[in-house]
Amino acid sequence: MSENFLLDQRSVAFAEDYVPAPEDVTTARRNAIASDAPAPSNGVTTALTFLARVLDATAVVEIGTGTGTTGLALFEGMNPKGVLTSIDSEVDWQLEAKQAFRDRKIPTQRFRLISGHPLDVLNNLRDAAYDLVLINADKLEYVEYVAQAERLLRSGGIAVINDALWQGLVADPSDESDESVIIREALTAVQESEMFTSVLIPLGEGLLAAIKN
Ligand SMILES: C[S@@+](CC[C@H](N)C(=O)[O-])C[C@H]1O[C@@H](n2cnc3c(N)ncnc32)[C@H](O)[C@@H]1O
Repeated sequence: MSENFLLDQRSVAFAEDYVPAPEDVTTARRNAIASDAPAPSNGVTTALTFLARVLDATAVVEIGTGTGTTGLALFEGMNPKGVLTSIDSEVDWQLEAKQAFRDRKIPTQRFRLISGHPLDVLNNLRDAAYDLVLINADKLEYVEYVAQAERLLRSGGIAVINDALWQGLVADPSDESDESVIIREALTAVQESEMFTSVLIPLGEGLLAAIKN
């Protein structure tokens, strides 16, 4: 047990909803929930908007497009000329994301939706060319995604690992599921890397943000 003060559930819920996401992000979340697609929490989307705004991000990589909720949240904070490169193997979900970006009137030249296996696609992206990399696809590949993020980010860029506390299981030492074990390895890789300074934020299912030194 940590010596630090632990927040109660009411405070956690208050923090989640403290900044309401814009309507298009909220609608995308609700649509995702309605169609049983993964949906990041309100707190996660607002944190992503915040980080993209801090960076005035012009080049972002998203590993795991889903139906576009996190993409919309990133666009909300990015530079108006910024480009989102987003990868997913689920074509149908990516089409929903494309529609959501069109409904939001985001010009098509501002997003590159790539259908495929993230590890194949990431290899084709340029070193040190990106302001932010969001990791949000296959948990079993999180360690490899971290290595790719380290390569892709410019100095001062930020890697974000979503679901870093996945279902509360990562913090449970008795849970030895493959997902928990690998997420722990990814968190340790970030923590032990001299390339990163990080913070683990207990929003949604956990958001690790790591700035490349
Ligand atoms: C948690 S969801 C991403 C949610 C998304 N960021 C959003 O806001 O809707 C995880 C995504 O990773 C994708 N995914 C899972 N395993 C994958 C794999 N092995 N290769 C490519 N994509 C994968 C899924 O298709 C899914 O869209």
